[in-house]
Amino acid sequence: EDQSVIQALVVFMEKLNPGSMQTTPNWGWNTSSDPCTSKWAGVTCDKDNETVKKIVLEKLNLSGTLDFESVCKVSNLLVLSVNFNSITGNLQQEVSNCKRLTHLYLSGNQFSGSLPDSITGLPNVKRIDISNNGLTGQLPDFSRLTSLLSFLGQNNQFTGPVPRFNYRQLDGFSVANNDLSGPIPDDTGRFDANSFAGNPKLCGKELPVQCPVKENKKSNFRDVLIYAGFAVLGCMVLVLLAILVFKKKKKQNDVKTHLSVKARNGSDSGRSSGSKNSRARSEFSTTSVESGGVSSSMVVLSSPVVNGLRFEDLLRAPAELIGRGKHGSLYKVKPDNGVPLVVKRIKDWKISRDEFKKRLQKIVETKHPNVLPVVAYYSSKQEKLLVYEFQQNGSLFRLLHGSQNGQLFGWGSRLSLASSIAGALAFMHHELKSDEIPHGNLKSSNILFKDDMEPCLSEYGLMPINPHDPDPTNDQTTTPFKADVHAFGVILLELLTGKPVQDNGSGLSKWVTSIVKEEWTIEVFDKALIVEGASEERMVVLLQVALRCINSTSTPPTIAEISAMISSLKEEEERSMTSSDP
Ligand SMILES: Nc1ncnc2c1ncn2[C@@H]1O[C@H](COP(=O)(O)OP(=O)(O)OP(=O)(O)O)[C@@H](O)[C@H]1O
Repeated sequence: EDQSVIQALVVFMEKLNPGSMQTTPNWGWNTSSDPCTSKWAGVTCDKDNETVKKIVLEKLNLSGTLDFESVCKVSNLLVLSVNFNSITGNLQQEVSNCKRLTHLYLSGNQFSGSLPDSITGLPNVKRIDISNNGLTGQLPDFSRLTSLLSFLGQNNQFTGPVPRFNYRQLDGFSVANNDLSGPIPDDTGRFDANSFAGNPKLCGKELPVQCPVKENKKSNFRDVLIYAGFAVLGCMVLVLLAILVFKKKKKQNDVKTHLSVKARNGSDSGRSSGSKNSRARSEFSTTSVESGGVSSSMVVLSSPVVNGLRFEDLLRAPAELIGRGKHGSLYKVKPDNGVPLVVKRIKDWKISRDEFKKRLQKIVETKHPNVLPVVAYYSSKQEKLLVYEFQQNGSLFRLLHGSQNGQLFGWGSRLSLASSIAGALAFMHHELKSDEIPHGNLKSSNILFKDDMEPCLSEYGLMPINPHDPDPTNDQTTTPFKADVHAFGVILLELLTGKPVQDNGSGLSKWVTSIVKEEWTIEVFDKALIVEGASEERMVVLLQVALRCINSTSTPPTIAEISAMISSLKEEEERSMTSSDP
C-alpha cells in the first residue's frame, strides 16, 4: 500500500483505542510495516498483496471513535466490519468517501447521533448493518441504493417514518425496536411484523396497531367534478381495452376455426357444458384436433398410467392451461377415470414427423428413475403433443421460491437433489450422446417432485434446437450438451443462493462470481442454509462446482465429471452426519 494510506490506517486505528491489542504478536498497524505483506491483524488484501480490500475488526474491545475520513483513504476498501466493540461517537458523513464499499458492519457498538445522509451515496453497498447501537434521528431515503440487499437497523432509537428502500430486492430487513412512526410502506412485501416490531407508533395490517382509515366526507363540488372527470376517462380507457381484447380474441378465434376445419368431431369447440373449464377446454381441443384420423397418429405408450387412453379421451377431458413458455403451452388434463396428466403442446418445431418419432422413441427407451417418462405423444405438421403424468408436488422452482421460500428445504436435501439430478443427466447424456439429444431446456421449473418427493427431470429433449438462438451459451464452441452443463450450474447456484434465476442465469452467476472474487463468499449462500448451520466448507465446494459448470469457456467438465464430484461431496456430508454424534 501507499505510504500515505498506511499512515491514514495507523491514524484510524489509534482513534479506535486498541490499547493492549497493540502488544499482541503480528498486530501490525504501524508505519514501519505494510498491511498486506506484513499481514496486519484484521486486514485482507487482494491476490497480488497490493491493496487492502477488507478490514474486519470484530469483538476486539475497541472503544474509541470510527474515523471514516482516514479509513476511506483505502480506495479499494470493499468490506469494513467493526461489529461487537464499544465504539462511540457519531458516524461521520465521510463514510461516503468509501466509494467502493460493499459491506458495512457496525453492529453492537455505542454509536450515537443520526445516520449521515451521505450513506445513501455509496453506490455499491450491498449490506448495511448498524443494528444494536444508540443511533437517533430520522433515517434517510435509501431508494437510491440499487445494489442494497440488506439493511439491519434494529435496536436503535430512530424516529420518523420508515424510509423508502427497494424492498423487493432486499433479502434482509429490520427496523425493529426503534421509535419510528406512521404507516409501514406498502411495498415491504415479504418482511413480516418481526421486521417492524417494537415501534409502538408504527401502524399497518400486520402490526398490532391498524392505520386509521382516511375519511373524506367533505367532498365538495370541485372534488365531485374531478372524480367525474376521472370516471369518464376510466370508462374511455375501459372501452378502448375492450375493443382491443375483442379484436385479439377475434383474431385468435379465426385461427382456431381455421385449425379446426379438419376436426372430425366438429362439436368439440362448441361443447361448453357450462363447467368452469369449458373455455380452456375448447382452446386445447380445437387447436389440437386439427388433423383428421388423429387416433392413429397418437402414440400411447404401454404405461399403466394411461392404460387404454385414446386421443379422443384426451380431447374430451377438461383441460386447464397451466403454463405458456417460450416454446409452447402446457395443459393439465384429467381424463375420465384416469390419473391427471399434463400435455405439452409445442408449436412450430421444424422437425419431420419421422425424425420426431425417432427422437421420441429414443427418449422413451432411455429410462431413468429420476427422469419423468413420456406416456404418450402425437405429432402433426403444426404441433407436437407430449403427455406426462401430472406431478402434484410441484417443481424445484416452486419449492425454492414459492411461499415457503425454501425454508424447509435443508442443505442435506439440496445436496442430494443436486446429486440425483446430476446422475440422471449424466445417464441421459451418455445414452443419448450419439443421437445428439440433450435436455435442452434445463431449469428449476423442469425439475419436479414425484409422490415420494424424489426429484425428476421433466421435458427431456423436447426443445427445438435452434442454431440462431441468441443464447450466449449456444456459440459455435458450445455443443447442446455443454449448454445442459451450464444450465445445471445455474440450478446449483439457485440451490445455494436461494435466489431465482432470470436472463439465463447470467445475472445470478455474475453476482456470485463478483462476491467470490471479493472473498466474502458466505454472503452468497441462502440465509436458510446459514441459519441451519450447513457446512460452509461443503457449500463452498458445491459453489466451486457450479462456477466450473458456468465459467469454463473452452473445456467445461462433462456432466459425468460433475456428477462424480457431487456424489463424493454427498458421501462426505453423510459421513460427517454419522460421525459428528457425540
Ligand atoms: N408433469 C407436471 N406436473 C406438474 N406440474 C408440471 C408438470 N410439468 C410442468 N409443470 C409445471 O407447470 C408449469 C408450466 O410449465 P411449462 O413447461 O409450460 O413452463 P416452463 O417450464 O416455465 O416453460 P418452457 O418449458 O416452455 O420453457 C411449471 O411451473 C412447471 O413446473
